[in-house]
Amino acid sequence: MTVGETGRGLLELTRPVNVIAASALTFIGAFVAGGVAEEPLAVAAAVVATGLAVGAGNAINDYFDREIDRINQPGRAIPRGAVSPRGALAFSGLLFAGAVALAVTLPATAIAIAGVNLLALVAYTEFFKGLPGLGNALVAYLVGSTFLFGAAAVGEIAPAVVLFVLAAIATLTREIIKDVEDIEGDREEGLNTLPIAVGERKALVVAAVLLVVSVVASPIPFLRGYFGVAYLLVVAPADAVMLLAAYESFADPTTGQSRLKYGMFLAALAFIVGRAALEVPLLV
Ligand SMILES: CC(C)=CCC/C(C)=C/CC/C(C)=C/CC/C(C)=C/COC[C@H](O)COP(=O)(O)O
Ligand SMILES: CC(C)=CCC/C(C)=C/CC/C(C)=C/CC/C(C)=C/COP(=O)(O)OP(=O)(O)O
Ligand SMILES: [Mg+2]
Repeated sequence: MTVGETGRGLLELTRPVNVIAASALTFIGAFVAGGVAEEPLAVAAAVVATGLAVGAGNAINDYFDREIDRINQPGRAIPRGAVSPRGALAFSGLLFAGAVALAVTLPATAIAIAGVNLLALVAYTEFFKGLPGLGNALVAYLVGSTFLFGAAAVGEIAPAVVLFVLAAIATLTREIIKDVEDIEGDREEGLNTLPIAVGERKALVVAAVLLVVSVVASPIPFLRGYFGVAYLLVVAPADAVMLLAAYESFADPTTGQSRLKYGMFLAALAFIVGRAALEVPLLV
């Protein structure tokens, strides 16, 4: 194994797209709270802490999942031999340490959120992932909490609460669909995920109902005055993409969960556009 292959493997362990996306969510939380200009260093610390935490969480997940992934995802860095299990664990520890070092420089509420999240990231795979719905709910909380964490870094947490709920429900939908996709490997590993506990179709119905709830609730940030009317112009297509993805998941969970992620990214863009629109009189 060359140094380059190991380096690429370590980067792959972090799932860089998720690192960037989750870091962006933390920034959006701070942006929606209106504190980016006043507290740039705190925002930067929160954003980088989030990225390091997500990278650490993904790396330790692949460490604990190395046997499942030999079935479900043999091309991943540890099963294909690009990174050793011990190397992945040490790398995760390093990233966790960096996240803690940055999080402790933030206000108390942000430190509390980071503390809960870091413990949850370490515990997820070994203790929660195999519990029907609970593991999904924990990942959903973690994704939604980025908005709270970014807002708490600059002070005002209230506007981020609605975003937390919307993102958590949409993520819960996608996690359930991903478990339907992974059902064979999870069954081999003896995990009792929701699709294994209640059946694939019932799990997909639960996922679809949850997504409809989040779509119906998606105008709330505009109705509460947190976002300008431009938000509706962007969240509407995002809602449509997510609803279509949930429908597609019944026939093809792999395509469905992947398209759902794109709809969620578009929804995150809607949050940015909606808050920015408040600064433009015509778009309020
Ligand atoms: C209805 C409405 C307006 C919903 C809001 C949706 C929203 C903004 C959701 C945020 C989702 C997002 C952009 C998450 C960041 C990426 C991330 C950290 C996802 C969690 O990863 C866990 C996942 O199981 C990893 O699997 P994979 O993505 O396949 O690598
Ligand atoms: C704000 C702070 C300090 C932290 C935020 C932490 C966040 C946003 C975490 C996002 C979710 C995440 C990275 C969870 C880690 C566990 C994980 C990768 C779950 C999904 O993995 P599996 O259920 O094993 O499915 P796959 O490995 O097949 O994707
Ligand atoms: Mg995994």
